[in-house]
Amino acid sequence: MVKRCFGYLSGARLHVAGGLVLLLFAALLEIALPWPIAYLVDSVFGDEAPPDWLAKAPGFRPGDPETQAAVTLAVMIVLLGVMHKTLTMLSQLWMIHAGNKMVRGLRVQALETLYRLPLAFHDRSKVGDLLHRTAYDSYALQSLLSGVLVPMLSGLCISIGVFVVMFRLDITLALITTATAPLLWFNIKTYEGRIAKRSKKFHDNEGTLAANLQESLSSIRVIQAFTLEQGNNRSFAERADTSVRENLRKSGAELSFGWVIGVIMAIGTAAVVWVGTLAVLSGRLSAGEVLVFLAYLGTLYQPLNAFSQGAGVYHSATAQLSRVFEIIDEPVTVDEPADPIIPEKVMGRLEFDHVTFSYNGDRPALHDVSFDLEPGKVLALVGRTGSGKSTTASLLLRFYDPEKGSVRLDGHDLRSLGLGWLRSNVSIVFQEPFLFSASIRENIAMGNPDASNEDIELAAKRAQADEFISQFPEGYDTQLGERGVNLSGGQRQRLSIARAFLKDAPVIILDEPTSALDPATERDLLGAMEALMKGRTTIIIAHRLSTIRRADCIGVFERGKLVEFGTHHDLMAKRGVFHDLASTQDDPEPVSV
Ligand SMILES: Nc1ncnc2c1ncn2[C@@H]1O[C@H](COP(=O)(O)OP(=O)(O)OP(=O)(O)O)[C@@H](O)[C@H]1O
Repeated sequence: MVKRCFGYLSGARLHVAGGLVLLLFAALLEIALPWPIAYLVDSVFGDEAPPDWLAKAPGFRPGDPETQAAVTLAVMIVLLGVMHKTLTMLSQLWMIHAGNKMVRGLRVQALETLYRLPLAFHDRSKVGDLLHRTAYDSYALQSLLSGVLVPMLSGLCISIGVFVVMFRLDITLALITTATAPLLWFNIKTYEGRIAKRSKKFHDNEGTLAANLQESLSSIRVIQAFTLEQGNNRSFAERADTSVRENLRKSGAELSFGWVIGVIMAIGTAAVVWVGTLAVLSGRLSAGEVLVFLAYLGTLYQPLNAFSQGAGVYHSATAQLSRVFEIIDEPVTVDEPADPIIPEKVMGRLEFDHVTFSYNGDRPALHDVSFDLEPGKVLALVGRTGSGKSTTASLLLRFYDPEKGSVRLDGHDLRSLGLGWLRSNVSIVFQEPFLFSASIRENIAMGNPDASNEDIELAAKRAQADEFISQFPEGYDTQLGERGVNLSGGQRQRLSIARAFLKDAPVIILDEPTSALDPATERDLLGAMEALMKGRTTIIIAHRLSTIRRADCIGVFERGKLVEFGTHHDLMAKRGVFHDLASTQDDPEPVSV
């Protein structure tokens, strides 16, 4: 895990190296901090001779008044303090910057993976949880650097320096201090597994909480319409209670870990104070040296504390990072082939060759489906709900790959074609058009980000959307709310048809594009859809038979099987499933093929 995290350092090496150098200097200054006090006690209050370099300092010459010497030492204290704080601040700033760069790298990688992961993964994942992992858990990389690596390294430098000085001052006291280390280590080992487990549980629950919240907010209309507020609130409150409990368990483990550390430190300090006092009384050490020793005790416990606290942060951070790495390590089952075929031209011939597919490995959603569709022809897929029509469309875009058989475009198995290339040559208009919180112009341009304003407006005209867009005061620059809530269903669908016009792909899938609209709006849209289908191989999925009047052939699905395939005329004459469907439908417009 640590090695893997170091991999994200690549873009921030300079800042980390600079931060570490400053850290080293700051540690050296920390070791020097208590010495002015020692000189004050021994050479100003007492009668010991000051060291040579200090004796030569202005104001410290023999015969000078003692207050002048005190001023020199006071200036030293200020200078050491300012330099120490400045170096510490700069080193932390660089490290935080490096940490942020690492977090950025991890977040971008997680999002890139999420884009590449197959829909099967997204079907079984909760959006809120993925959001929590990508946006928040990734931040643990920063904690690992600033909360573990930096304090530990800084602690290590300070410990080494302090131990060297302490051993030179008094071996007995230094050994007593060192004796606390195994106790601290034992405590770390006792608590690390417990903290990691509780931390993972807490963050998993937080992810579920975020997922619930996201789901509730994105279905706010349904919640208000069906007065589900109370029920939803209750289940959210229950989740939040679990979160409180898990957080308490996690914090309890962390705090009792800290409590044991505090007790060990108090006992260690008491022992050092006792032995130090005896050393002064027996004349083995000067009062100034004991003061330095006592000051070092605080300094030394600080890095030891950083080591032990660092272990807690480390386990919490690695638990969070493992949640992000779970995304990154998820196998990309629908991926770009190793050597993709990129045909120069698309004719648009589609073939399903004995295709079988199931979502979860048990009952197939498609069973042995085979059909051919000539370039430029329109195929309408009809059938009862859940019979497999949308699944057929999903396979065409390689949202999923078939388990058996193959889907081919112009004779090439889709799995051998470049994935990006394939998706840029197949347009889809969904039943529920998704509009982003952006301007109308930007929403249409998603069909082709390089399109000029003229192209965008032309596409809107062809989709019969130009008229209503021009009526907005800001026209094409009108901002749409989240999911385009300020447009009617028909207007939203027109924008999504305009996107398809702009994308200008040779293959089009229309997945029940009008089934959510009233018959009058549907009639208005049919003209735009027919213009879109012209000259392109089209698969149109329809519940209302009025939308398939332009179809060259019709495929009828029943429980995942393609039970009938042919022209409208043939299927009606056959008096089979299609005939039954057509005759039970109260169709405002007769089907004419
Ligand atoms: N993401 C999914 N995960 C698991 N099962 C699914 C998923 N999507 C569809 N199914 C199942 O696959 C079968 C075919 O569904 P599909 O959406 O293709 O039907 P459909 O004919 O398009 O239905 P409708 O007309 O209602 O849209 C159904 O049994 C459905 O429950």
